[in-house]
Amino acid sequence: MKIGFIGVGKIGQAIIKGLLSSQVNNQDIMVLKSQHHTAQKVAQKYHLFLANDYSALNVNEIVIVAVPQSALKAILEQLKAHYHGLIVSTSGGDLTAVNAELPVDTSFVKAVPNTPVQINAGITALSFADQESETNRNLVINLFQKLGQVYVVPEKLLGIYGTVAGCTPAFVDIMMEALSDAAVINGIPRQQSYQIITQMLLGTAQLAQKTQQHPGQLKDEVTTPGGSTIRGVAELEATGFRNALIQAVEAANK
Ligand SMILES: NC(=O)C1=CN([C@@H]2O[C@H](COP(=O)(O)OP(=O)(O)OC[C@H]3O[C@@H](n4cnc5c(N)ncnc54)[C@H](O)[C@@H]3O)[C@@H](O)[C@H]2O)C=CC1
Ligand SMILES: O=C(O)[C@@H]1CCC=N1
Repeated sequence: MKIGFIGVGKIGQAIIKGLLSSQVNNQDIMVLKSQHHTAQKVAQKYHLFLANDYSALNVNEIVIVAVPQSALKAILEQLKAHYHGLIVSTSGGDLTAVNAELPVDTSFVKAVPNTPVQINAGITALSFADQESETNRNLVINLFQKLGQVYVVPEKLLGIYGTVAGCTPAFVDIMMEALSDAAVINGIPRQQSYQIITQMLLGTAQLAQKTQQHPGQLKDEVTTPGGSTIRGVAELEATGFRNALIQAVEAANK
């Protein structure tokens, strides 16, 4: 399968890295030249084809558009004139409106991947137009499954799925930084604190995934009566940790 990219910033490159480490051949990935020279650098770095213009993209079965939302409209105009195939946008767009304007042999699909796709441990939420063919659905699902888990969701829920899977890595990264600061205050070297914290997160997530136990139950197993953990838990409740997370998701989902 040949895959083209328009926009190879953070998420575009994360997808490319994930594809390359899942045995997709670098010769099957093409990036469209951009005025910011990012595409040229990325093509060089990963030994990908560099497309000089939109018509060169037509050899691809899928074109992934990963640009700022403000750039999407103009790109879709160009694709409409020069490309026939599947367009997957990580940059928003309206499924019904965009599909209505595209030629019959061209389809518009929406995707919200998260940054762990670069190590094939990602989550991608996908939305298809009602009339999307089974063949196209499977092509896109199979592509993103190379990068981790895939959830096909109605368009009206794509935002919240994208927020819960795609924005929250940043929230967790902040939590890791804060935990590390606390460790450093108490004398643990910075690098070692990150090793401990990342392993703690991995282990905690794997335990929850493996046992399917309720998070509250897992928390109860850590909180020894009269012990240290419950004092920390009470402080988290007093400072509104749960509500901070709920409000952060609400704000991101607006
Ligand atoms: N970073 C993330 O974790 C995720 C981002 N997204 C969405 O994906 C889109 C891209 O996000 P990022 O990669 O983070 O942004 P970014 O700013 O890192 O990358 C955007 C890239 O698009 C290029 N670009 C801009 N206009 C262009 C044009 N007309 N033609 C070709 N290339 C053009 C820029 O040079 C830049 O390299 C955004 O709409 C974002 O909301 C979606 C899911 C996750
Ligand atoms: O911050 C953003 O807008 C994008 C969407 C999901 C992750 N990053």
